[in-house]
Amino acid sequence: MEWALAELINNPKMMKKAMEEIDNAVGKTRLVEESDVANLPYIQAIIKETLRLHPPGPILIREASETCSIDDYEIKEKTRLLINVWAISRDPNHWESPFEFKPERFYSDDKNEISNNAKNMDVRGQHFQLLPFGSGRRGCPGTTLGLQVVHTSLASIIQCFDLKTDGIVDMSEGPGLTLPRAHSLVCVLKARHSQLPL
Ligand code: HEM
Repeated sequence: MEWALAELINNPKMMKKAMEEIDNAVGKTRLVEESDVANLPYIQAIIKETLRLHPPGPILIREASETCSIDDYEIKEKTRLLINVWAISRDPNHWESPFEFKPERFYSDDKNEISNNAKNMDVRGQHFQLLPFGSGRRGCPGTTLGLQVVHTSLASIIQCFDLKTDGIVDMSEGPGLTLPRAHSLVCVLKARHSQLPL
């Protein structure tokens, strides 16, 4: 959530687009609800792009159940394997401008557009270049709950507040297994609407 807000503060056009989407889909007289998320494709794209660049589980751990070979590597049974999700989701072989925050790679204004590119990619472990919830039998069992909470929370904050900071937000990563920010996001929140039933 913190990474998503920081990215949006540094990209005001995207923040504006997200606000407009919420204002159009939800209006200005009630709070966004879980059931609105299906009508907020740009918010969904922002979350996907945030999970791509800032996966809270950047390293997955597995043990080889049998000896196998991948490319030129022979992996012996019981070898402990560390899968670098962070690096995979920034791999230039799979992503255009991999270091840029671009929710548009997952979003199309044209609802009828059918393509096999990132717009149709999900985060549930079927597309191996994007694995924020892992994959397979040990993949995250809380994916649906996690996504519902982050979409609704992010949309609520954007709906209710203008976020301002002193200059550009520093996007450095800190040490830690869950990819924390080096510096907590500090910003000023200004209410956008006064009549919302809170
Ligand atoms: C945005 C929110 C979340 C993210 C990004 C996330 C990410 C992950 C990742 C990457 C893994 C390792 C998967 C693998 O090794 O393949 C994992 C495992 C797990 N997650 Fe989540 N998670 C989230 C929310 C949740 C929630 C809400 C719950 C529970 C209510 C949950 C419960 C678990 C459990 C129990 C495991 C261990 C599964 C196992 O080892 O079999 N997670 N999560």
